[in-house]
This record gives sequence, structure tokens and C-alpha cells, in this order.
Amino acid sequence: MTAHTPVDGVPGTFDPDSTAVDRPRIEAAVREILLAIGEDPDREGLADTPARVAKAYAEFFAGLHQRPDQVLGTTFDIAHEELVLVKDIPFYSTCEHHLVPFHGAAHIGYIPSAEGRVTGLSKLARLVELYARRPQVQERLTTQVVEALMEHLAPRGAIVVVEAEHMCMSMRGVRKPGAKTVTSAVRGQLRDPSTRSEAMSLIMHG
Ligand SMILES: Nc1nc2c(ncn2[C@@H]2O[C@H](COP(=O)(O)OP(=O)(O)OP(=O)(O)O)[C@@H](O)[C@H]2O)c(=O)[nH]1
Ligand SMILES: [Zn+2]
Repeated sequence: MTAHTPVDGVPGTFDPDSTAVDRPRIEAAVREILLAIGEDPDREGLADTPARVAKAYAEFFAGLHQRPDQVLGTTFDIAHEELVLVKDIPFYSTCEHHLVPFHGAAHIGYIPSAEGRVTGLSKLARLVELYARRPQVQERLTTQVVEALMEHLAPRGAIVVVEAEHMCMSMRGVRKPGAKTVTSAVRGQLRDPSTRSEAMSLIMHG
């Protein structure tokens, strides 16, 4: 058994009654944080905050308890030998260094296998959710999405580009709001320079 079990609902959805995350433990920790910053966790406005934060964290990190085969396990065959690209998939993730959000858009393209194994378009967005809803770094998010595509769809090639703003660079530390980080991961035939530049041009300019 890995740390990524048990499986908790359909990726891209959130079950508020899920017990996969230890909410009482988060509540106790949040109460400690409130005390540590000099707040009164029992004052009216904060009384329910530990429980709210625990519920929010369970949602932010639901992807830890979901697996890519839940998303990509269902495929169908369509004879399509060219690029399939879903652009501008918005996502919110949590930086594993500071536990603050980073958010932006993911772009996913693949060239289906010779047998034409494709997945539903929404499944690509669910895949992003599955990996975004974990403590993350942007590079790993990008790689995990492309690797899951390669493993479950066996496409001729795949490309994942992620653009994001990191709150740990905006609201603290170096304080550079608006700075964007772009990461990409490319596999198979999409590594070919002309195919890759066609995909990148579609992603960046439509
Ligand atoms: N490569 C990468 N770095 C990230 C990501 N999210 C945050 N970081 C960086 O992680 C680094 C952590 O650096 P540290 O020096 O350990 O922590 P810190 O003192 O809080 O760093 P500052 O943010 O520079 O104040 C920072 O430079 C962050 O900008 C990410 O997704 N990918
Ligand atoms: Zn950070």
C-alpha cells in the first residue's frame, strides 16, 4: 500500500464527508497556529476556524487519495493520428515549501496511439486536479501529468505546459506579484522539434 491510498471519490470532485484526511488532527494544529501568532482561538470570529480550515485542507489535498487509473481507466478508440490539445485548464495547487497556493493554467496535448486510444476531454482536466490537489512543486505537477498520460494512453507523444503564479513569491518573500513560471514536459513524438514547435505555438498563440 502506498501513501496514495485509500481512494477518495472521483478526481476533480470533493466528498465533504470523506475521512481520508485526519481532520481532527488538522483542527488541533490550526488552533495551535492561532495561539502561536498571538490570536485568541476562542473569540467569536475564530471559534469555527480550525474546523473550516480542516475541511478546506481536506479539499486542497484530496488528490493524495486518488489515482490516475480512476481517471484514465476508461478509454475509447477513435482513429485520430494528429494532436489532441486541451488548453487553458485552470488549476489551484499548494506549494509544498510554504503551503500557500500557486495557480494558473495547464495545457495538455497528445498524439493518440496507433490503435487510436483516446480519453474523454474532461479526463485531462480531472488529471490536472488529481495532481494539483496535493502538496506540490510546479515541475513535479507537470511531469506527473505527462507520465500518467504516457502510462495509461500509450500515446505516440504527449506535451504538458503549466503556467502559474506562486503566492509564495507574490505575498511574501521576494514579493513579485504577477511573475509567471512556465514549465513543460514533452514525451515521444512530440519531442521532434517541428511537432513540438507546432504544439507550443498552438498552446501559446491559439
Ligand atoms: N522550483 C520550484 N521552486 C518553488 C516552487 N514553489 C516555490 N518554490 C521556491 O522554493 C524556494 C524555497 O526556498 P528556501 O530558501 O528554502 O525558502 P525561503 O527562505 O522561504 O525562500 P524565499 O521564497 O526566497 O524567501 C523558493 O525559492 C520558492 O520560490 C516550485 O513549484 N518549483
Ligand atoms: Zn512556496
